[in-house]
Amino acid sequence: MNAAERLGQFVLFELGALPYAFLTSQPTWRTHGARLAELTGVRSGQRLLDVGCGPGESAFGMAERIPGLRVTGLDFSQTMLRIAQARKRFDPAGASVELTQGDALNLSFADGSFDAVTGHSFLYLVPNAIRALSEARRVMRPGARCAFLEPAQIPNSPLLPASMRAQTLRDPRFVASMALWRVVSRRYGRFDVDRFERAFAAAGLRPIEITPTLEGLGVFGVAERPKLAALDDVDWTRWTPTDKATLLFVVRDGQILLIRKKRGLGAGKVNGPGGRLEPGESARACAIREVQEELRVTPTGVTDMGRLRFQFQDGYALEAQVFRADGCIGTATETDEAVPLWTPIDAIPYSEMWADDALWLPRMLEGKRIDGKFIFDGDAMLVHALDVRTPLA
Ligand SMILES: Nc1[nH]c(=O)nc2c1ncn2[C@H]1C[C@H](O)[C@@H](COP(=O)(O)OP(=O)(O)OP(=O)(O)O)O1
Repeated sequence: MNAAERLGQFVLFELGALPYAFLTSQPTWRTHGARLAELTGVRSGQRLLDVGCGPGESAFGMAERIPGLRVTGLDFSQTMLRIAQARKRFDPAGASVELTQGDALNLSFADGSFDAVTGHSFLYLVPNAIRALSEARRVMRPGARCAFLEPAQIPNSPLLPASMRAQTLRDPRFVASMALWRVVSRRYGRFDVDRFERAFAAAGLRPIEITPTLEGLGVFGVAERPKLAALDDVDWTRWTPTDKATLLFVVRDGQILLIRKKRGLGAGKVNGPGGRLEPGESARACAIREVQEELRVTPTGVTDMGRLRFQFQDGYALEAQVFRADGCIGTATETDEAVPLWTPIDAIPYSEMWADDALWLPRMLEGKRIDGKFIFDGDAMLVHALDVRTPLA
């Protein structure tokens, strides 16, 4: 961005924030915000990110239309956010809206952390709409939808259609907001079906519907983050797990110490003892602690055997570090979390375990180091890749 563009942005988003807030604080703007949320199919209890939320009217409209929706409004401009913060205190839907400053081209949220993304009059103002959409795609869980309302490209039209001009006395704020939209978008660019389709495709989103609104002055664009189908659909280089966990298998005298898990992820299944890391804890310390907590024994001769990366279709991501121990002190005992199952190595009940275990557990028991990537939809394993190595002596 050069100096003139920076000045333009400052005038538009900082100096212009107050008049913009005045013009957009009106029922039509709010209703369109609510409509955007509806178009994503998001439900109560789910998380929606509203990018470029400005003074917040659309975000408040969404929270009002879908009670229980958890809305995060993000904007680059401090002035816009200050206005939104002040309005949040008085707006009945304000309590469900969290406001945060940030760059929509470089979101600080984790992959797959939202059930929907929206933007009201947003894409046409950002310097790189494809980048903004790619970031939106990244923070959406697979299968989630995004919806945007942008000024429409309409050739050879007057500033406002006659029917809209006729509303000036009844609803001057709405008509003024539309006039401003048209003037600013003439400079910054507008959207039509073609531009939406190209931008969605370039960002890896699948167009769902692109429909006109506001008497042709506006256009809604709705797209979906495709569900994961191949390992390459996940960017493993940037992949960050929601949780880190461990699994530990004590192997002694031809037997392996398994558990029937009583609660947590995979409850009811047979697995190795394990669980999530506590803050600041190493994987090894966690692995030992989990065996102590779940079975009341302390593993000995613990060796790191590799890692497993699980990406779930709903956005959850788990990294599990796998350990093997050559013995344990104490007698394995049932607890609230697990039932101990000393099992002969040649009778491991794979049909009662996570589907991936049959792939890597035999290799680990052969003494190989494992590195696996898996995509799951609930309990179903969709795709996998397993790298197996003989450890250095
Ligand atoms: N596909 C999979 N294959 C597998 O073998 N183990 C898996 C697995 N997906 C998850 N796990 C295991 C790894 C880890 O030990 C455990 C994590 O589950 P949870 O988050 O429910 O943790 P827990 O409830 O057991 O422990 P806490 O963190 O103490 O509450 O589930």
